[in-house]
Amino acid sequence: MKDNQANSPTGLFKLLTATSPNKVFFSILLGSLAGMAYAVVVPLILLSLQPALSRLMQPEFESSYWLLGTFEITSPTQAFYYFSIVMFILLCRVTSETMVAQTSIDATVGLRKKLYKRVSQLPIQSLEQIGQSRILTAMNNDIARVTEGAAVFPNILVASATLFGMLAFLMYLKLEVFLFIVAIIIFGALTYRIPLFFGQKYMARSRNSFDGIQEGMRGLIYGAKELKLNQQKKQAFLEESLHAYEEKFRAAQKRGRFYLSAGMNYGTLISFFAIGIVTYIMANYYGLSQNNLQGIVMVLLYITGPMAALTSLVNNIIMARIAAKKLDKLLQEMPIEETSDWSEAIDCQQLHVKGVEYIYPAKSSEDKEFHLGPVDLTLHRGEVTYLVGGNGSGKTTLSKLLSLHYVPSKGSICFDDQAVTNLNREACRQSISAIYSDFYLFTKLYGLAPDELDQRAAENLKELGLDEKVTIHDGVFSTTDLSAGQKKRLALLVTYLEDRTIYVFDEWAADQDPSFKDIFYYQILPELKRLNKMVIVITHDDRYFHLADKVVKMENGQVAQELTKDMLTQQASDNHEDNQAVGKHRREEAHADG
Ligand SMILES: Nc1ncnc2c1ncn2[C@@H]1O[C@H](COP(=O)(O)OP(=O)(O)OP(=O)(O)O)[C@@H](O)[C@H]1O
Repeated sequence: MKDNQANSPTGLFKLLTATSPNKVFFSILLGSLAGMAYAVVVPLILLSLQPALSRLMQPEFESSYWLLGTFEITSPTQAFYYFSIVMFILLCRVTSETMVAQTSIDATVGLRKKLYKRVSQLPIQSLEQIGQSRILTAMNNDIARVTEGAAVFPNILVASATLFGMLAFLMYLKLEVFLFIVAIIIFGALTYRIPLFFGQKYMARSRNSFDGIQEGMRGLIYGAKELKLNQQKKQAFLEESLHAYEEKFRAAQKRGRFYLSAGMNYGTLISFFAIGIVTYIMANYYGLSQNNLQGIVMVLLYITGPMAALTSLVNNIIMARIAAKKLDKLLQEMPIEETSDWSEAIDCQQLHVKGVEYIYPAKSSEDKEFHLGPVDLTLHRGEVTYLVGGNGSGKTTLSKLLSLHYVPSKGSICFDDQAVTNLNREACRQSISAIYSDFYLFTKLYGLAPDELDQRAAENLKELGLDEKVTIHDGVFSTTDLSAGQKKRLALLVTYLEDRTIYVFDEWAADQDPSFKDIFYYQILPELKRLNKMVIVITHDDRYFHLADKVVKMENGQVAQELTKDMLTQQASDNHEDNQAVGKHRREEAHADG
């Protein structure tokens, strides 16, 4: 797939040869043998029908054979050859096709696995930019098309071998007719590309609308609740999004299919035009005998089979090339994150953010880029830091830089004195656990050592108030069909069990009931602090700000204020005194009024 390999027909074919060269070789060998054997079948039949062709064999020396004493076989040797060849063709074709099918399946799985790897190596920024729909369409649709297209190459070789065999026989029968047919084939091959060119253009257009359809389908499923409550919204969404793309798809598909069908049928029928010309014109011109003409026409009729196969197989190749182009474009947009592969976790006591900047580029001329930073911060183990600020102030963006999901465009993040670079980023990430608002809950505790996992998990489930809803067996959750708040608690359990040094919680408590909010701020966070973890909490819950060791306030992508524990305690006591003063004042007013 890399380097435009899959884009050309040879690239498609290379996909198979790279997967299983031996199987492809034998498949082609057997397929070609089957093709050649096909080419022998017709002369054999002609031999039995036409004494004029008896110079190939000498059937007059053969005596009849009586099968079961009832059925007379006039030319037993020929009959024996004929049935042996048919059996040989059957054997060769089944083996050849099975080998290609197996290689194609291997190639499909291999390609998908490659794409899984590429997606897992993709920087989060690029994943967000490309979007799920395009990646899912590539995985579900394009890869299958590519391998289906590649799998027809051996069939093309079989058809070609048959065609060449039959042409050779035709040359033997009548050189002039052979030359005429070759000229017709060349002419057909050239002119038939015209409708195919248009067909390919429209099919590519229809494929382009498929990304939009996929995105629309996601909206239809994930936005079902919103659409259910608003008729106009549903109508407008269906018409302007899904149906609009479907219409584009429909129009392009219909035109594309028309041109492809015209091309393929033209390709098939051109051999019938040739038969007509040979029968009605050339036969008279060259004074062909009836026997000769019958033989030639039979060969020509037989040639229509491989010709039709060749033209229809090209359809698969066209679809495969369109899909391969899409895949290739996608892969080119998928940078591989520059980081070492597998490494032991690098731990730290302090995390230093030094002049870090990050930019979300504008997506269109009307859009504005978002610029975060420069940010300078130092976070310590055994401290709970709250990231606060208005919506869109840059809290999540900063936390994604802290959790090393995003790579800063300027500045650096240091684990103690060690700057995080491409070489150690993966190792540093192994010390971090994060729950973002769009977290994904895996149904199994992947990658955790099984020792006492179920028991530890069960204890935590109880602390999180989930023991009556969920059980864990062999690291698998009995269910993840939970309320939003419960799902977040389960995600928290996973991070507990991962036991990392740095914890990032993005508005984790937002979906929790008041009593569990209290548990989170008064028990869970202090417990993590006691365990000497570095905890970063994005929150809007100002009731709990005084519990933090540090509050970092964001505004327009900048750190507007950094409040230390002393300042927060002072602030809390000021607030307390203010509240008391206000209370006293109100009581005095009430007393005076009374
Ligand atoms: N994936 C993205 N692509 C482009 N721009 C983005 C992306 N995510 C966020 N932004 C932009 O970055 C800005 C900061 O977003 P961010 O999510 O960091 O804010 P926040 O402070 O966490 O807000 P909230 O309190 O609403 O969660 C937003 O104004 C948004 O326009």
